[in-house]
Amino acid sequence: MALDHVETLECTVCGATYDPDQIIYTCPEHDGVAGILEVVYDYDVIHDRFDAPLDGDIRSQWKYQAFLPVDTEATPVALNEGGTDLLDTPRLGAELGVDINVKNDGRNPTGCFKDRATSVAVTKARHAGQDVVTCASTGNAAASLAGYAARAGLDCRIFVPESAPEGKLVQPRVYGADVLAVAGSYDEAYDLSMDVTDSYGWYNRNAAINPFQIEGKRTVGHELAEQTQDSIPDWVVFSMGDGCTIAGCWKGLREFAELGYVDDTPKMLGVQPEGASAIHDAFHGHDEVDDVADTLADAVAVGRPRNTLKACRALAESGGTALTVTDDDILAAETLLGRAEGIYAEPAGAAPIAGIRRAREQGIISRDESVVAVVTGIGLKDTAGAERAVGDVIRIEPTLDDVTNQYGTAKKERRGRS
Ligand SMILES: Cc1ncc(COP(=O)(O)O)c(C=O)c1O
Ligand SMILES: N[C@@H](CCOP(=O)(O)O)C(=O)O
Repeated sequence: MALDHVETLECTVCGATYDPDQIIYTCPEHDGVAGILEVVYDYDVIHDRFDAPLDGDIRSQWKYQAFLPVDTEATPVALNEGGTDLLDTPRLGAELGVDINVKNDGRNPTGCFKDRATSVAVTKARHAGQDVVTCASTGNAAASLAGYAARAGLDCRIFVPESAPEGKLVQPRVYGADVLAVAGSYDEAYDLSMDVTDSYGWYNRNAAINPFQIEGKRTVGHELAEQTQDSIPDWVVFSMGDGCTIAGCWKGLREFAELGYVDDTPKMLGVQPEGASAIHDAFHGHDEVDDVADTLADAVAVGRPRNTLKACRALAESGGTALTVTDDDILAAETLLGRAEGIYAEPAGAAPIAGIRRAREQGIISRDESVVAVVTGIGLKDTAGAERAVGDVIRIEPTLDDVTNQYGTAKKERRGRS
């Protein structure tokens, strides 16, 4: 087995390096958050090994296995993650006043972008001979880990705030995981999962500390570069919680440009709810930071993001920026995406659309620029949230009269085709 394309794991703070062929989370020279490790590759090896045509035919993220930090001969633990559509969305564009495409990552196997990372995590865990995998989650990472653990035959024990949407608490149980519903926030569940990892040694998927997670997430950048190579968009837009996702995408986009596979890179726009805006605040140099998250976009309800450094670097290096939106903006974006294009996103998945509207209003994105919004999660896990935006069903008796009351008298002659 070969891991010869991975040079080292490098501390993002002090530059200390570590053997990539071991289970290590953050740099022990630092205290948790700050010492996140970065996977450093030997791109000569990767370039020689990567022989897939960049022809837009992307069946799954494992098209880019040469770029992933797994043994080259490893059989991935996979459910067909990645390879998601980049959709033309003209009605949405007309509404927002900009040329927009949507990368629909809610189509991943468990309904969320997280599967890109989890597939790599569980592949690593299985190769390391781990029997138990764990993570803290607002719900999506939990469901994702549970699904891939089931696929690999591993035990899965996950920590989720008890306030998570019902669908996110049910889905991992269907996959056979133990769901430990924590009486506290995601941030508290996260701290607990870290204590548990220290005590029990269970393999921790948390992207905040597991250096390999961002590597799976970066395949969305590879895919976007491949799907837009003739016309790289001006902007790529993500919602941000811990910040790993936008940082991963940027890493993928940047390395494809550096390898000469594409000519340019887009600017990254990171969107956060007003009630959970720590990365936005750090990026804009705000001193006062509220570390208690309060937003209906539960997947990004993060008070103390763990990947602020990498996310801010992605924003800065790409020439992009961060902005905030209200919960009402997010709900409006969720229904807009649904009714304009038939895409049902959860609030965190719809937040980029709200962000694009705001960016247009503020002149950050101009009418002649092109934008890709990445919808990171499907809406079906949180119907209660969406219900706030769509109102009630139209209740009727099973009679034609009630339909007539609603739509007026039927005009029979208009039914047939001439
Ligand atoms: C649907 C969805 N969108 C966006 C995010 C934000 O990703 P990150 O925390 O890596 O910034 C998450 C989870 O974190 C999520 O579940
Ligand atoms: N909101 C996320 C948080 C954890 O995900 P990660 O990929 O950053 O570890 C969730 O879905 O749980």
